[in-house]
Amino acid sequence: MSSFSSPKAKRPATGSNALQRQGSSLTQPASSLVPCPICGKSIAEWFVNNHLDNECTGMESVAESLSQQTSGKRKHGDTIDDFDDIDGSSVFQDNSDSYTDSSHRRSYVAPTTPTQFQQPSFQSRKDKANAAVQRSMPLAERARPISLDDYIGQKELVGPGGILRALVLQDTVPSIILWGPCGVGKTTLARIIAHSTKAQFREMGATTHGVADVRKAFDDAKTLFQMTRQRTIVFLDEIHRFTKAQQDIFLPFVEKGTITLIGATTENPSFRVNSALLSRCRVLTLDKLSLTDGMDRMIRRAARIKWRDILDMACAQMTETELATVNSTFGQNDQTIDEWVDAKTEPGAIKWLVDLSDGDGRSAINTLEIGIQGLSTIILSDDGGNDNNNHSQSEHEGGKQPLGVLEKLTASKLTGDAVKTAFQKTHLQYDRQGDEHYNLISALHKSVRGGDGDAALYWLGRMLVAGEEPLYIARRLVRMASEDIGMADSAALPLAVSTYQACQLIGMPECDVNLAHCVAYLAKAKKSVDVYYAYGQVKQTVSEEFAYPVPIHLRNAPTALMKDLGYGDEYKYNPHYPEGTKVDQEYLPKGLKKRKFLGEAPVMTLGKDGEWHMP
Ligand SMILES: Nc1ncnc2c1ncn2[C@@H]1O[C@H](COP(=O)(O)OP(=O)(O)OP(=O)(O)O)[C@@H](O)[C@H]1O
Repeated sequence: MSSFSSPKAKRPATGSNALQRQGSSLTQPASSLVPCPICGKSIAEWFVNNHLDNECTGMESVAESLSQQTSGKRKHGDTIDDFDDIDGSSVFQDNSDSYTDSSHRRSYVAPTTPTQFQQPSFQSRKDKANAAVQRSMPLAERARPISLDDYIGQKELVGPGGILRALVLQDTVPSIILWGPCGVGKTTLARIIAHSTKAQFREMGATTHGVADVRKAFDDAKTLFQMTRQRTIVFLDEIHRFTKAQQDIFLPFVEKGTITLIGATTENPSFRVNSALLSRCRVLTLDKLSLTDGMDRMIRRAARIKWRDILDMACAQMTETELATVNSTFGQNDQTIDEWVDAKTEPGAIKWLVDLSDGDGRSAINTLEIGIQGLSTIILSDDGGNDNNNHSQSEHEGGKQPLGVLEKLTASKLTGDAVKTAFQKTHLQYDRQGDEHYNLISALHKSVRGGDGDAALYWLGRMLVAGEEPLYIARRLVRMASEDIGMADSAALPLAVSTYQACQLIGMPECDVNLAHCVAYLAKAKKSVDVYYAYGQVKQTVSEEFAYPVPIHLRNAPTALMKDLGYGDEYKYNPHYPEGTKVDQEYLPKGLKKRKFLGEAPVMTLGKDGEWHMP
């Protein structure tokens, strides 16, 4: 049983608290300024911890802090984090409890988890500031596990007997490419490796670092290796964003073992990673997370951090009497707090978070954060919670008297409905280059082909609201008009072309209705893939069969010589014949005589064996 103590007392980050030692994701450039959460002065971000450590004294001015940064002076007691490289890719060796990543990210200090709730006035400015800094970090970052024990999923890689687990434990991780969808733990895994390795670890990303930065990191690694035989692990996020030619620069370093490369990508490496590099790395595939992987556990861990924040902040607003109630309720017992915190997130909320996140851990935690954030606004507001109709807020008798912060806190719970609302706010994130872009246009095309106008309009709306380029959609509609509707309704093509022009003419938002008009028309129109199929057959014939000469009677005869050679001689001009197009004449070359392309599109039939068969 632990006793409640002042937030001033920093507990060692061990055991269950290990989850709180997370890496920050702050990616501000070296010289960016942030307001001090205590005194409000503008301070270089890299210096804010130092500033807070000194109770907002010393290094008063921005200019001073920046000049100290650039002169690189170190004082006794400064941490490596305070002196990150100016180029934004600090090197760190992680052999301490506080975790630091690159790009001028601060070391993460465990959140205050008070074992005795106190009036704010008893907290030091530094503790308050630390708590504020931590709260400002995204919850997903704070909840990022730092050990394989808290890492969920990917059992065949990191579970007992998993190949990567063994390599991590032996500190012999080879160059690898981690391939998997967003938010399944690629970066997290790389950082766990960073924690366990004796090698130096550098974290870089293709969106924040150019090839020159990476090249410099590799050269540094080479020098370090030559001087100390210490290896460097370079984590390169979104490696697919470097072109294959740019990826060439990694080759000699990976080959000689100067660096161990850990690349992360959401794209199929066979297409997006240089094959020479690919052959020197092992590709490890990470799957979407699921309930059976323990997503509920991951969500609960994150929820605990967030609810404890709110408890902290609520305590800071409480009266002495309320605080006494809190302390007596929790009986100075961390386990009781955890139980209380866990009960604040209903099982229904967790179920929805798992379902809606579609296996993306970051998305689940972001939605959770927004959901709890919504409740905290009500709990911590001064209006007593009477001005809003939040379902989780208990109605105070008479509805007039303001609720106390403790009452509001007690009444609040994250419900499934609150999760759904939070999800609405986050789910329209859209990566124009990524999978979702192709998934949505594919869903639109398939809905049109299937004649489901409602679904087609829905997918159109999803794309437009997410900011999709209207001409991209219009181009696809022009294609659909011939591919799927074809000669069943030839008015579809001019409509689609006009829609494209309308989009060019008036742009968004006005052209949304033009697109909707065309989508609805195409969905409802009769369908024929005859032309599409026939032309596919033609392309195949042209590429696979002999390039037969044009029959003499079909040839053009613009010169006397050609006429003498008989070009066009036996050609029958159809309008001169009563049979018109039925006149007996061959139009295909001899080798393809009577070949049929049109009217041949097959329709599959369901056989007795339950399988679909081509006729
Ligand atoms: N396997 C996991 N175990 C525990 N937490 C996870 C896991 N995967 C993701 N998370 C949570 O989701 C957050 C995002 O994960 P992470 O950054 O590792 O994903 P990623 O695969 O690198 O995503 P992206 O491709 O978008 O960069 C983490 O900070 C962590 O809180």
